[in-house]
Amino acid sequence: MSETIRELISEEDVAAKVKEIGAQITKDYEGKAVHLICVLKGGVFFTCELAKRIEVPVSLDFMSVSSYGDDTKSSGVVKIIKDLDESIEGKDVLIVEDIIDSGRTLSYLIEVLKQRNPASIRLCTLLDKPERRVKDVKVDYVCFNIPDEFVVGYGLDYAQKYRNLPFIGVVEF
Ligand SMILES: O=P(O)(O)OC[C@H]1O[C@H](OP(=O)(O)OP(=O)(O)O)[C@H](O)[C@@H]1O
Ligand SMILES: Nc1nc2[nH]cnc2c(=O)[nH]1
Repeated sequence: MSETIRELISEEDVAAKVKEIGAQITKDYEGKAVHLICVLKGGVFFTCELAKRIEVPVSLDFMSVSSYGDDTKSSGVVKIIKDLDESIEGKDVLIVEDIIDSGRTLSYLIEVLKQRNPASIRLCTLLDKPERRVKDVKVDYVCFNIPDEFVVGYGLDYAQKYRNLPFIGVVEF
């Protein structure tokens, strides 16, 4: 059975919103440096585009946390696949994610990172599906709230496919 992709958010709308959120982050972090933590793999496209729109000093690190594997449903078990390279002690950390769905991944990740004594920790996501939340997560920056549908593109995959789509689409089976 093969799936089709229906466009949900256009490339132009994503670009405009990323620029707007970048400007907001620039304002909020005025006089500071921001340490972006990109959550791999899905967050990589958004992190790159967002970083270019932030006008305070930016440093970058990467973490890989997985709970979905190749499925459209979370396994409920969050695993660290790759940890950060650098210490975050005393840094103003901004976690950059592609999507928050059940909230399990981010609530786990925030707890892990808080133990490492950053100066501050905030969360920025490209997409949020608030109606799917199982674990409460405080989200500081959201580009788009979306309905309860499985989406791909701009970093998000279905069975490792479609990450390279320049827009956000819904998978129709
Ligand atoms: O709020 P949740 O229900 O926990 O879902 C959100 C998580 O699911 C996706 O990761 P995935 O495990 O698919 O890894 P990937 O980014 O490498 O594709 C996404 O990147 C988030 O990390
Ligand atoms: N690709 C993708 N990954 C997810 N992880 C949690 N929700 C989603 C979704 O809608 N799409």
